[in-house]
Amino acid sequence: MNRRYSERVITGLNHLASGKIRDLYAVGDDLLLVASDKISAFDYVLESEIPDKGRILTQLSMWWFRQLADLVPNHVISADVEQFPAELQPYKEELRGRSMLCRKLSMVQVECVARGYLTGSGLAEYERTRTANGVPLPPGLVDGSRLDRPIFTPAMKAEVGQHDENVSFEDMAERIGDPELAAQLKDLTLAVYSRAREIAEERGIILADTKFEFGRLRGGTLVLADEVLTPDSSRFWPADEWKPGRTQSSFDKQYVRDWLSSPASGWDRKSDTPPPVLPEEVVQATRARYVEAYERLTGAKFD
Ligand SMILES: N#Cc1c(N)ncnc1-c1cnn(CCN2CCOCC2)c1
Repeated sequence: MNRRYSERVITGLNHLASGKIRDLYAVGDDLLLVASDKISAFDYVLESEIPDKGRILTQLSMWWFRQLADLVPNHVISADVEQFPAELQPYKEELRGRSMLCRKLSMVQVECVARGYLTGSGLAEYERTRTANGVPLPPGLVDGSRLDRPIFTPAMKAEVGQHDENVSFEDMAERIGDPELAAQLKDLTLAVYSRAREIAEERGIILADTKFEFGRLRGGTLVLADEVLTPDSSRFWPADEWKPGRTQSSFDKQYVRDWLSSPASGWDRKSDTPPPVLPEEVVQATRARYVEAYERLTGAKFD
């Protein structure tokens, strides 16, 4: 296991894997997804934690799963620790609000990305080739341009810490060896993104792009997995600050990015050194942004 995350792992549980922010455990025939309070910026996982980030993003995921249940089934059994199996009860206070008990799936090894706006790796390819994952796009697009219609830009999963490999739809279909599944992944990804984008825009938040993971139940049913539509799996922009042609303001990470990019941090992003610890005011302002995103999207108070 990656030693960087070993201090986070709950000893006594059957740890399977860790991502930058979350950890996966086996619980009988099921799985437990646990979200930490860690935050990443500029491709680093920061030393500083954002209090309640794991709880906020887990509860946001659960809200989205409920909003989307008529469109697509999902892998969640429960996010209520009181309903968790007996073996988890000794850990329930540590797990409360930040964990999801999920069905074990046969995962599709594709990052299913939908883009409604052009930025990041999609923009980089466009600037070279006027395409995104091989899909021709109109001329004249800039950073943050809204696309006429959302596009499906799949990526093949990379090892932890590496960037995923953007591939064309045709290449993805060939590499998973199932054109019918490839078409299903594309249709579902775009339908779910479109629904979510509408919901977010009604609440003043631009869902610029997002990454879904899918898996199959034993009977073959394709279901939505992992976390969904959080600021960790998506780009959230405040709609009232959207201005194509420049780097957009991140709804949740802008305070962190601005401070790390400022002389106050003493950090050189081009150096090979990890970012410094964040000042408490940046931590608290960032926490407030996660709470604000949750409350604006769900209409509920975070407690
Ligand atoms: N979700 C889910 C899921 C599921 N329901 N069934 C089987 N496997 C997975 C699963 C395996 N790896 N991931 C990627 C996401 N992470 C990796 C490491 O740490 C945390 C998250 C997903």
